[in-house]
Amino acid sequence: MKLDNVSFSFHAGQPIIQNISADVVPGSILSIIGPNGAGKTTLLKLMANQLKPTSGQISLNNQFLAKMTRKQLASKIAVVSQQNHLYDDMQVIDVVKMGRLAKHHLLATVEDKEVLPYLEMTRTSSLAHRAMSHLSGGQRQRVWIASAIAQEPQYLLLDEPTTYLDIRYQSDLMAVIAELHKKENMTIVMILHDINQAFKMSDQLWLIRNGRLIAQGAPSRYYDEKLLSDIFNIPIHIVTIPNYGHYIIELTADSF
Ligand SMILES: Nc1ncnc2c1ncn2[C@@H]1O[C@H](COP(=O)(O)OP(=O)(O)OP(=O)(O)O)[C@@H](O)[C@H]1O
Repeated sequence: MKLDNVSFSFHAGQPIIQNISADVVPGSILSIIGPNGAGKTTLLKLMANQLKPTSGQISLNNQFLAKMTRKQLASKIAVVSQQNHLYDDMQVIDVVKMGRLAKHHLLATVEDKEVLPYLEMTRTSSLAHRAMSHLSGGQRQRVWIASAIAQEPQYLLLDEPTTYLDIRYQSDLMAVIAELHKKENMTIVMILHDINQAFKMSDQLWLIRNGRLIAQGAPSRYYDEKLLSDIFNIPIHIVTIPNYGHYIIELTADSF
């Protein structure tokens, strides 16, 4: 995926994304990090064609996203957004089946067995016949991820996928992502608030502040206290832990 001088504003004269040019390396795990309000979700929505650039272009395999049909997009890009409650009345298995609509015309023609692997992968098999409204935040999150994986996309875009997940499921989810990346060669783009998770999981980082791409590249380049302190506007300290490596500590007022 290629972003070419992409800018976006909700209101004229108030740019949210400013002149971003970058390539997402196919088959990589890319994490987008930056402070609240930096424009990360907006950027992810532009990459999913849910928002259109005010100027500039985004293309995938040399085809402009803006020119692709919904079905073409669904076969290439799946998105897990911050949670919505639109499908609360549906059963879990049907929500996962919705992910197969890129390959079928009707939900009714998607067989249960077709989605069982995705339920298993996300440990949601036991929830298959529960209503979405009866699930916890973390369970719902895993169902949405199952539905996105069921699309078998080339690009999986995840907006803060670990929100709502306890430590065990966070680590499970990271394992699922690593597996999809390795076995299916899926390109993963995610917004992560846990900087250490982002540094550990990713091949590539995009560091965003005020709608601008401040830095991009391999995480090993960005164990840089000054750069990270400037981006997050908070003192950051990097320590080295035996058998783990670098660990980034955000020093809040309480830490002193
Ligand atoms: N629908 C909207 N209309 C107008 N402004 C918006 C809209 N959605 C977001 N914004 C503004 O755009 C800016 C970027 O928001 P965005 O959600 O992309 O940031 P973010 O980096 O994902 O933040 P967070 O880490 O808090 O989720 C913010 O100032 C936000 O208030």
